Amino acid sequence: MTTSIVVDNVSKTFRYQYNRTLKQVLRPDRRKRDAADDRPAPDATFKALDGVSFEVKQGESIGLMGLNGSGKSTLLKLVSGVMLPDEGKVLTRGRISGLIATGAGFHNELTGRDNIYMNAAMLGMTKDEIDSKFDDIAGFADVGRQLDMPVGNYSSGQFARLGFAVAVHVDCDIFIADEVLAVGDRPFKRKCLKRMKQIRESGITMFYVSHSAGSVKKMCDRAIVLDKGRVGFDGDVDEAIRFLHYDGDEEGDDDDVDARDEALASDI
Ligand SMILES: Nc1ncnc2c1ncn2[C@@H]1O[C@H](COP(=O)(O)OP(=O)(O)OP(=O)(O)O)[C@@H](O)[C@H]1O
Repeated sequence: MTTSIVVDNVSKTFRYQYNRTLKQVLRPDRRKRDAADDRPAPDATFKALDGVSFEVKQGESIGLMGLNGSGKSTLLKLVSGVMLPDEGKVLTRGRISGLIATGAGFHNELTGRDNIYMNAAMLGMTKDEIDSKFDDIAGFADVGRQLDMPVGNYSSGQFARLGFAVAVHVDCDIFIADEVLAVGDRPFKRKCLKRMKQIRESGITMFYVSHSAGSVKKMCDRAIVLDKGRVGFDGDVDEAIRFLHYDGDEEGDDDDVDARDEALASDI
């Protein structure tokens, strides 16, 4: 089987960023006291990804999981090419589409209609291709009369609808989706999951970030769990969920969320 994605010993380092207070700037004698506080030095760095390696075959559907801040979005940015690794290499085969961050690449002062054209062109679609798919894209987004209003006035859900609608209409070899289910309402989530299932069944490689055990189970045949920037687990989805303790045996409150999650996933 053809290899679709190679991530080879990849690391990404970021700088801790915080603003000094006016007092700290104006009163150098406070430096000693600053040193005693537990914030890192202004020039300190940390590895958001640390020696991450894995390969994905064409047509595999990977669930990327991990606690908040474990490096999932950073890894997707590297795979999609919007960010470069500091060490190691990322190789991908074919055209990439998907949603990395809600509304990424949208221009607030342009209308939804104009942003569809612009975003689709950025993802590699020609003007003719966009013309022929425009009604399907607008129909999928289903933002009503807001389509001709500037997207700066959109709600976060409407933003996500527009971005996802464009992304799923691009012919691609790799589809990546980061938290697509986080902001949409339930009918839209169901529509997204259905569409992602079609994408998966058509042999496109899928890379899907989610905290939702139910949808990863439904959608993916393998899961990679990031743990503080390293690969903590790579393999069977059920085992990944157990590794993360997302199997509902921790807190009573989680049971409701898991049940809703399972119900949504079983709808598709
Ligand atoms: N541009 C940046 N500059 C500095 N730190 C960053 C930057 N981007 C991400 N980080 C940090 O890198 C770490 C990993 O972030 P990332 O967004 O990849 O996590 P995540 O696993 O996607 O988290 P979540 O589940 O909360 O979305 C976090 O500590 C985050 O604060």
